[in-house]
Amino acid sequence: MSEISLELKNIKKSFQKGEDVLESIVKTAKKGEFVTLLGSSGCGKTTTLRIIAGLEQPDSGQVFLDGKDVTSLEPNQRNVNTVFQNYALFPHMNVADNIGYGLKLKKTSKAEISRRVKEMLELVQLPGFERRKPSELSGGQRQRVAIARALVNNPEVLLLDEPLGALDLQLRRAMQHELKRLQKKLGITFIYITHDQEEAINMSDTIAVMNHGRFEQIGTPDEIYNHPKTSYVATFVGNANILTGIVESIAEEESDGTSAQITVRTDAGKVEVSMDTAATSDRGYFPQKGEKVTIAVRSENIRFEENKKNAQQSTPNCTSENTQKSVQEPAEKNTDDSCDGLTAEVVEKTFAGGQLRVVLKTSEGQEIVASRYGIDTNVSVGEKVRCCFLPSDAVLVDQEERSEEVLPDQSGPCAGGTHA
Ligand SMILES: Nc1ncnc2c1ncn2[C@@H]1O[C@H](COP(=O)(O)OP(=O)(O)OP(=O)(O)O)[C@@H](O)[C@H]1O
Repeated sequence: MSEISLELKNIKKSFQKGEDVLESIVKTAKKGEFVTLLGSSGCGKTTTLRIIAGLEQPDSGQVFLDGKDVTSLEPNQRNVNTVFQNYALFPHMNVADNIGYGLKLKKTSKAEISRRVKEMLELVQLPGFERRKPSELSGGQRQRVAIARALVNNPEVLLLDEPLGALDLQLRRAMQHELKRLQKKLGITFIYITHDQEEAINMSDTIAVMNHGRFEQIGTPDEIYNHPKTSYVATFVGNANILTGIVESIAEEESDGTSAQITVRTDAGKVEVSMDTAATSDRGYFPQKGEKVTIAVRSENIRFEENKKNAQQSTPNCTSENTQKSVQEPAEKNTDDSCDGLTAEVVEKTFAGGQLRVVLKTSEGQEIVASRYGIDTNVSVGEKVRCCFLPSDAVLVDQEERSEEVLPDQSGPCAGGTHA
């Protein structure tokens, strides 16, 4: 039996001539892997799922399930099931009949259907709900029934198209845990669609970030969040600030040559970025002196001096308002000696979701967002401040037009890859 549960080989799809909805996507999923397709509306997530389910035919390429080419098979001949956002339960049937429907089609005996339905209701924590109609259930309960119905046939792969999208935030969080628990217990491969980056990070073994019909980056939640390869990934997952500048100098940082510190001059000042040389050479891209580069820095990693007086007291760490991280890591480089920082004006302060969001603008109009826990900070709207970040908190990302995925080693922890 194959260790790979699902394989998409060079899948292409267009609905209108000349407009590729999917551009030759390549992806494998290992047995029991939780893979999330994450991307903005219209990037091709549902089309990918429908092609796996057999509800849509690709223009070219192949779908393999458990090592078998199923591209030309009908949906009911593939060992996959789908859970949709809108539950899609039969309203006239009770819970037991809804769950047992697939088994009935397969002419399974009544006793066996009854046993499996009971087992599934235990699994989704709804024992005793057999006789209820869908209209007598809450949203979360309906979705659990839909999941039970999809799992009753023991599919090789379960496809989930924004299954929690219709639920309120609290229920959504609870169901995320529940789904993850189920997936671990059953060891079934999940291909999960969401727009929600937090959901993707919380639940997935592997996240495939989609953009315009292709996988822009595939990796673990940590790789996607902390090491985005493109500015699209950096902004879509974690709302990073994107800065551009010219490489002024490159200095080797570690004696074993694993990282290099580059100094980048932006319109608003000079900054330092620590570059993982192994990762950049993997991608066949190493910036040269004088080259234009793009940097991503998360808002929580932007620090700023609140005023001149504080600034003098705060050296060498280039901030008086240390984030938690800067307090824990005061010795890390990016002192005032190595970094001019960026000069910017505070244009907005808002409080939402337990965090203060400070929007700054450089004289060239570049927006920089800094976030903090707490409801206020000493900077005022209209004040000029200097922003800094640790070199290790900045990531060099490809310009979007340059982004090209390298197909990772298929035996690695995040097997799969993409080619644009
Ligand atoms: N049957 C169809 N006919 C024509 N165009 C289609 C069809 N199905 C999808 N598309 C187009 O293909 C593109 C990708 O659609 P898809 O539903 O896969 O996106 P998505 O990433 O799932 O979006 P969302 O998150 O909004 O559901 C969109 O531009 C959509 O309009």
